[in-house]
Amino acid sequence: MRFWPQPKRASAPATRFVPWPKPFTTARVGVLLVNLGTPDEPTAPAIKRYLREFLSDPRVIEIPKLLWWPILNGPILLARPRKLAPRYQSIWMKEGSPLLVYTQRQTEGLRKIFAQRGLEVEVETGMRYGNPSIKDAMLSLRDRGCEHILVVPLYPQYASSTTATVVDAVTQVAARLRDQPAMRFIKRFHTHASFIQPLGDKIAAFWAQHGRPQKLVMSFHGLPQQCVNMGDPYCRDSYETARALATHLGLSDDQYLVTFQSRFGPAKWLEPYTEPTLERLAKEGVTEVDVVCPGFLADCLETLEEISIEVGETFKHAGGKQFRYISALNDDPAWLSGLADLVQEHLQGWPIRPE
Ligand SMILES: C=CC1=C(C)c2cc3[nH]c(cc4nc(cc5[nH]c(cc1n2)c(C)c5CCC(=O)O)C(CCC(=O)O)=C4C)c(C)c3C=C
Ligand SMILES: [Fe+2]
Ligand SMILES: [Fe+2]
Repeated sequence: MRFWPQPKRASAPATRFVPWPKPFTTARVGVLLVNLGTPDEPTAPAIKRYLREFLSDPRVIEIPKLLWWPILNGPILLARPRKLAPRYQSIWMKEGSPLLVYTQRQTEGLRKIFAQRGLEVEVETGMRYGNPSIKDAMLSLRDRGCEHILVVPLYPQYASSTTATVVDAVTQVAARLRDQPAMRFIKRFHTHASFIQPLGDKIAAFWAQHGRPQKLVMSFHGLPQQCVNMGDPYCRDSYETARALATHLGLSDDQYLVTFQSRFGPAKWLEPYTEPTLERLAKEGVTEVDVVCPGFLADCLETLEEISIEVGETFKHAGGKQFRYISALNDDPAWLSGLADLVQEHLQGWPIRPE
């Protein structure tokens, strides 16, 4: 695999002095926004392709390959894509999968804000699994003259299975480049004001308009407990985000709960699990809850379907009356401006101002 262009033998010019790749005339700055990735279509074959790539990542499934391969290619890839297809169809937007649509709007939003601020920064979307790929996004930035790339994994809390695997993928692309860009990575921003303020303000505005529930549930994507035991800081990061949000909203400890959703497989994951917790709350007589998912910057299957539909139904079947899902920050203007501030903070010292 060679990413730098090779001269084609048949059409190569007589002289070999054509410099190629072209030298950069400017040392531009690029920002690569990376999210998890999602199927290209809400169909079983597309979901299968996506899951195969995602669940073959050793950062995500930490079981020896020889043991995992038959499980993945047997029960999981035979059954799960067909089961997931109607669930993806139920959330699919006109423009595509919500996760990709909102990530692209965030990319577009950042471009506009940087242009308004008079800064010369190129912005691209890359998905860790599926399309558009990290490799294409990096090569596109490089082709536009970016000698500096800031990588922004769109996860406020650090986890090896999300943030670190983005770093792995980016450096694997860089490992094939002759002329590498300078690279920086944002590790986490789980308590950064650029993130907490717009999310807190969004919840407060929702309550100002629709009233406060009895409880606010902050539901984070789960992680195998074993990852935390082995030193993954994700659980601590999640609780720190929750505390920062609660402080921003002036909530006392009995007004909110932290839970973990989207358990995958039979192992023990971070507890308390979201769905059983909401069932318990309803059975204990809590009739109104709002759920927010502060680990997700873009709505996706895990928020729009699992939380908003499935968990909402469970809560109501158990006797709950009012269940509201407060959507992710998506392309909220205050968040886009916060994201631009966060990015700018990490671009310090790089040539983002026109000469
Ligand atoms: C927000 C952070 C996320 C962490 C941490 C995370 C860990 C993690 N996830 C799986 C397995 C699956 N996740 C799936 C979907 C999914 N996961 C995240 C984010 C995190 N995952 C998002 C944004 C999405 C939605 C993608 C979309 O297309 O909308 C799925 C696919 C759906 C399903 O089959 O249920 C799986 C599988 C593991 C194993 C893991 C940590 C080890
Ligand atoms: Fe996940
Ligand atoms: Fe799920």
